[in-house]
Amino acid sequence: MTKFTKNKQEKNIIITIKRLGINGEGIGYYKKKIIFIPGALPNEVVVAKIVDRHPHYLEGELVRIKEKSPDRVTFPKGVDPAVGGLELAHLSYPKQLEFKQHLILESLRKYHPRDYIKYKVKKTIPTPNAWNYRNKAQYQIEFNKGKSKLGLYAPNSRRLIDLPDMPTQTKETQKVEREIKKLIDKLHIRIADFRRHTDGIKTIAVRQSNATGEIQVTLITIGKKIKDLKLLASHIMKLPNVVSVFQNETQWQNPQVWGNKTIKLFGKSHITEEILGKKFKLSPRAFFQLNPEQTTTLYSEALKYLDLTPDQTLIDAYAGVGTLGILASDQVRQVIGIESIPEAVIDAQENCRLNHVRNAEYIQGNVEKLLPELKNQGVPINALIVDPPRTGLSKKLIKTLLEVKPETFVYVSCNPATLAKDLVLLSDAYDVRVIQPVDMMPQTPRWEGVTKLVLRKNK
Ligand SMILES: C[S@@+](CC[C@H](N)C(=O)[O-])C[C@H]1O[C@@H](n2cnc3c(N)ncnc32)[C@H](O)[C@@H]1O
Repeated sequence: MTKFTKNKQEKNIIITIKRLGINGEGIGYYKKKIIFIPGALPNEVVVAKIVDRHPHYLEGELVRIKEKSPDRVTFPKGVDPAVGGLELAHLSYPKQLEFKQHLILESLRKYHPRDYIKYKVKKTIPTPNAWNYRNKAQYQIEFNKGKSKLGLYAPNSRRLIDLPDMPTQTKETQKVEREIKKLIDKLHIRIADFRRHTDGIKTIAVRQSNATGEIQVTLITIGKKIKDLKLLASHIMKLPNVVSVFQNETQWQNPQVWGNKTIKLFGKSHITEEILGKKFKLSPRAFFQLNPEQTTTLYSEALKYLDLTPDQTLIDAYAGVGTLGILASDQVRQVIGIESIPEAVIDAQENCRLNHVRNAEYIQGNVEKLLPELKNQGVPINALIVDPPRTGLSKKLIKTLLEVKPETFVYVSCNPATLAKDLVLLSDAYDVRVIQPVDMMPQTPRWEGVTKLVLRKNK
């Protein structure tokens, strides 16, 4: 590694920004090395300082803009720009949409699946609500130097940024978060301390249904027995629209935010969301898109490209609470959903009943294991929708898919890099007809898109 020289020139370097990186940072070059500068935009000339050096790249910090891009907009006032979730908030919205179309084009260029040049990559569909769209807040709480703080960590750090206002979050979820913080302070409820690894509340999750306004609160704790937790929960229940309070228990060793054990302290077991005329009950740990208004568009695109026929068996893989399968159920003979989280599977089964869907069943387990089992049982897998987490599909699963070869196949992805990588293998048997990016998370570089794959005739 090059030695870090602290001369003045290295502290104040002038960089011309060439493009945006996958995390929304400006990218330029300094002494032939790539430098990433968060907050800088393409075609800007900026003064930056080097904050970290790596063998193949440098990390820079924006000091001042010398020549400003016409696409720059004012960053929301009163918010620390270091907070995660606002990485593109200084870029005009039309340019954010272009960036998201370029993200997938760049990933395809990098991994070059077969015939990728011919893929139809459509323009990103904008969201109707570019601000205050997130209906779930998941804030960390910390007690340090005699004061509690509630907010989000700066990316890749343990620095918690206190967030009285987060402009992408709905007003009501933020208000409930702040009210809970006040109650924790007032009742002297123990807050977990990552420095000493002590027990207490670590995270507060607040999710609101867009359809009914109901709010579900989950207190994620390190350890089970937290003094006066029930008292706190009883006070939270009095906040407007709160219909339930849960405790989710985890340990410091768990790298995930949520642990496996969730218990209800007060109120309803579920909140109910509504998408395209169907109702979905959600338990606290079940996944649901965070921008409900735009979810309708995402799912409509997925269903459109599925192009189902009444004789088909549709596999809804990575099913969550059964959204896509239930929405598609009246177009096919049968739906089989696969989901790993047991509570989400129970929700999906309940959602079938709630929507009078009788031709769908949801099974619990990993897609990698259950799909080959379904194949071996002779289940006709002729239509498939996959909606995996950011890690994409495993090689093992792709191998099974290439054996089963469902003729109708839609891939909903939240990561253009893993999508492009997976298409390298899938394009062995499939043509990629359309990739449709859908903006679910404005102001962030987070990507979502629907891909239609068509089995090649000779395969
Ligand atoms: C991106 S979410 C999609 C959920 C659902 N399709 C929706 O639109 O709401 C991915 C889901 O896959 C589940 N999951 C993750 N890994 C899995 C695996 N290996 N097998 C089955 N489900 C998995 C997660 O619990 C989560 O519910």
